[in-house]
Amino acid sequence: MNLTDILVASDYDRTISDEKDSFVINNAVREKINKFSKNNYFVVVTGRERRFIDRLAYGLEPTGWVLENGALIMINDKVYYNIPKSWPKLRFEIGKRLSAERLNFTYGEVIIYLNNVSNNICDLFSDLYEVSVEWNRSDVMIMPKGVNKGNGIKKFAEILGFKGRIIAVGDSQNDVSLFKAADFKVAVNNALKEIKEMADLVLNKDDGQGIIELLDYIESGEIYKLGLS
Ligand SMILES: O=C(O)COP(=O)(O)O
Repeated sequence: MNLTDILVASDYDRTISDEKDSFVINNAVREKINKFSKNNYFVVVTGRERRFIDRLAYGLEPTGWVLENGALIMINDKVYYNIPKSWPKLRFEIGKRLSAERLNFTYGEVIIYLNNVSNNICDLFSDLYEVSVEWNRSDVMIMPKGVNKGNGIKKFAEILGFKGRIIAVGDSQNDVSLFKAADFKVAVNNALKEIKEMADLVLNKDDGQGIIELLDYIESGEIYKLGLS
């Protein structure tokens, strides 16, 4: 078995990190990922912005990051933007519309993020065809159309020149595109029902303990018995 033929693409919130720890990575999970990443490809693929890395994932050293739900790719501190040219103007227009509705939102470098959204805000942008709205439980990310975690990990693999198999692991709606781009789909035990139904493998454990379980399966070769071909 050659582990460099495998790339693990992992979601962050409720996959690597646990809500009970306010999403700060646990030491054992950090150590496991760092050790794995020394000889293998491990990519964190998250809706989060760059500014959260030091706060929540301090000391985590994966092969690289796909941030802002696919819009920003980071390998060895080099950053690649995965966005169309039209986006800055469009983003300004979206911000104006959200402010007019008195909705609270934050700007990332690329995305617009809203926490705890209770209504369907898609109607606000129905005339803007180049916009996509992605959910993560009750949070919303407004993105350029076609930019998502799946597209982000494909670009990452292209930059790396990686041609092997992608194992995706996640828990919620914005991981669907990541699953679609993967050769093998893994759900942590705390994943939403629809994500577990899509998965090739549902882990026995939750959050970061699930990641440790998955990396153990890969390192021992058991992942092949569990369905990876
Ligand atoms: O919603 C976020 O802030 C990020 O979440 P994710 O790591 O689950 O994509």
